[in-house]
Amino acid sequence: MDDVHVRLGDRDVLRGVDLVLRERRVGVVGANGSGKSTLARLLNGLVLPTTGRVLVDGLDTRRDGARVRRRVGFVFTDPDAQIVMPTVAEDVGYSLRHVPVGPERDARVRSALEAHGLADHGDHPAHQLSGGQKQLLALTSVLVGEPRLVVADEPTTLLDLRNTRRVAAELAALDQQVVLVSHDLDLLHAMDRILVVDGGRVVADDGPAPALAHYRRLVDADEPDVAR
Ligand SMILES: Nc1ncnc2c1ncn2[C@@H]1O[C@H](COP(=O)(O)OP(=O)(O)OP(=O)(O)O)[C@@H](O)[C@H]1O
Repeated sequence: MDDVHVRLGDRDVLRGVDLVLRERRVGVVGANGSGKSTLARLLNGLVLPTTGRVLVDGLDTRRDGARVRRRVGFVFTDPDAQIVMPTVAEDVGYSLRHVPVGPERDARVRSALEAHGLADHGDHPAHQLSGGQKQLLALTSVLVGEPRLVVADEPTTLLDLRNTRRVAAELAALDQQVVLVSHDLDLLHAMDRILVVDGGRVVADDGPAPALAHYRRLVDADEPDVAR
């Protein structure tokens, strides 16, 4: 990201972000409304910079949006926002729509469902899954497309502890680079690098321990009377 500013409506949502992200695991943390989702969405061109530019593997998100989106898988907080097909298997298959219908595509769908604990749910209506299963389906549908980079925006927020652990383990096991927006400090501790976003700026960029200490100090400074 080169000197990226994002203005949405009459708000300056990001105000001068300069980043080169090379680490395999990058976490993003910050207060509600600080600009984390916007930063994440820049990475697959869902949001375009008002000024500045964003390059993914050298591709400009403004000029090469379609190619960028093929490389960057995006997992939303709310899986209902990205489940598009009636059944679980059809939804995963939709991500492989460039592969001709036939045994190869069926096999890839089947093995993806097996790998993510959804093998018994292939024919189930996707919207009847539990919240955790839906999130696993959303993740499966992203991963089956074999993206180079996975961006996940608070993917465990709606999940119970067991499913949080499952999704966390799935993300941790990926070969791909992962950019994870989260409020879950346990998840963030496992990252290689953490960006702390505040008021549209990256105010700390460090390993988990110092970056999360910075984040805590920010919160404490905002609420001096709250017990620590
Ligand atoms: N389309 C839009 N038009 C105007 N303002 C917007 C728009 N989208 C986001 N914003 C504002 O930009 C700011 C940053 O939003 P963003 O979703 O990036 O925050 P966030 O850090 O991800 O918050 P949260 O933790 O609550 O998800 C917020 O104040 C939000 O209201």
